[in-house]
Amino acid sequence: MSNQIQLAVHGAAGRMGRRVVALAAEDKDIQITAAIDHADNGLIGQDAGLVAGIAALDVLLSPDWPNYASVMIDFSLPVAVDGCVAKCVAAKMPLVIATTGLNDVQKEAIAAAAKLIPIVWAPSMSTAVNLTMKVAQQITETLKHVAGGVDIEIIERHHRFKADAPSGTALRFGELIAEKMDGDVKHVHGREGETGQRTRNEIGYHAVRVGDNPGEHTIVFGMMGERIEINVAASNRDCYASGAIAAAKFLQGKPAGLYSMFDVLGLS
Ligand SMILES: NC(=O)C1=CN([C@@H]2O[C@H](COP(=O)(O)OP(=O)(O)OC[C@H]3O[C@@H](n4cnc5c(N)ncnc54)[C@H](OP(=O)(O)O)[C@@H]3O)[C@@H](O)[C@H]2O)C=CC1
Ligand SMILES: O=C(O)C1=N[C@H](C(=O)O)C[C@H](O)C1
Repeated sequence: MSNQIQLAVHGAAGRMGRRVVALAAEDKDIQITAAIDHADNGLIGQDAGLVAGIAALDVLLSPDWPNYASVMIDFSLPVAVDGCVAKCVAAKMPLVIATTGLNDVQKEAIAAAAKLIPIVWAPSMSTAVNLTMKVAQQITETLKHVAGGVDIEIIERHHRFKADAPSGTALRFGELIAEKMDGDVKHVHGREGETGQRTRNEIGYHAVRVGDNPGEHTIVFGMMGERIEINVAASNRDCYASGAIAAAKFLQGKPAGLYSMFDVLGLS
């Protein structure tokens, strides 16, 4: 029997699902065994490899769930995530969740599921983004007591098709930065009208939607007299797809638990 990881992809017809299929097909340690999307998707029944722009894989896009896979990678929609989590728990299948825009109830369900199966859950699978999150925390810790104070704002840019705002990554940047600030932090989403002066303990979020941008985040640390901006930008979607595949490999043999990309990348 093959030692290859048997990979199932949820949301396989989507922008990210296709890149996961294309990159996983090149990986000698992986065999793609299921490509799942919802029954109404117009590509159901087509070969997942051809849909991904590579050679046929003999794996058809299907709404049906496999009885077994070594791991599931999910890049779908919030509405589809609950079912995916439930199916993976029932099948005791390790799961990588990359979908963003989840609500608090869904996040709690993921935490509960992680008591039963190993799950990597992260709003960005990119190495560069996760490293930048650590850098942003370090800068915050260093600047929070600077004379005159520091104002922190997060600007994210994504393609016009993105369904959620601000990005899951921007929200995670904000959570991680807030952990390093003193006192209660107010999260402010955009500004309009008679806002009054900016208060010191807030983090601002700004979501830009333009063209085909595959994802870019700028964290601005504004002080009196000078400013730091850190920018992390994807050139294409493969940074996320390859990160998800690394997470899928990381989960092999892991006990139940909720893991992050910091764990996968050794940044914890
Ligand atoms: N963590 C990370 O690193 C990254 C996360 N993302 C996130 O991943 C998600 C997907 O992004 P993207 O690929 O661009 O989006 P797409 O809309 O291109 O892909 C989503 C896919 O899921 C399908 N889908 C819809 N409903 C269901 C369902 N009920 N069951 C199964 N599949 C379903 C969609 O089908 P249909 O088109 O017919 O609706 C589509 O094929 C988003 O939440 C995005 O924010 C994206 C990039 C990186
Ligand atoms: O929808 C996208 O494209 C992306 N979504 C993720 C997010 O919301 O943070 C990650 C990445 O920035 C691309």
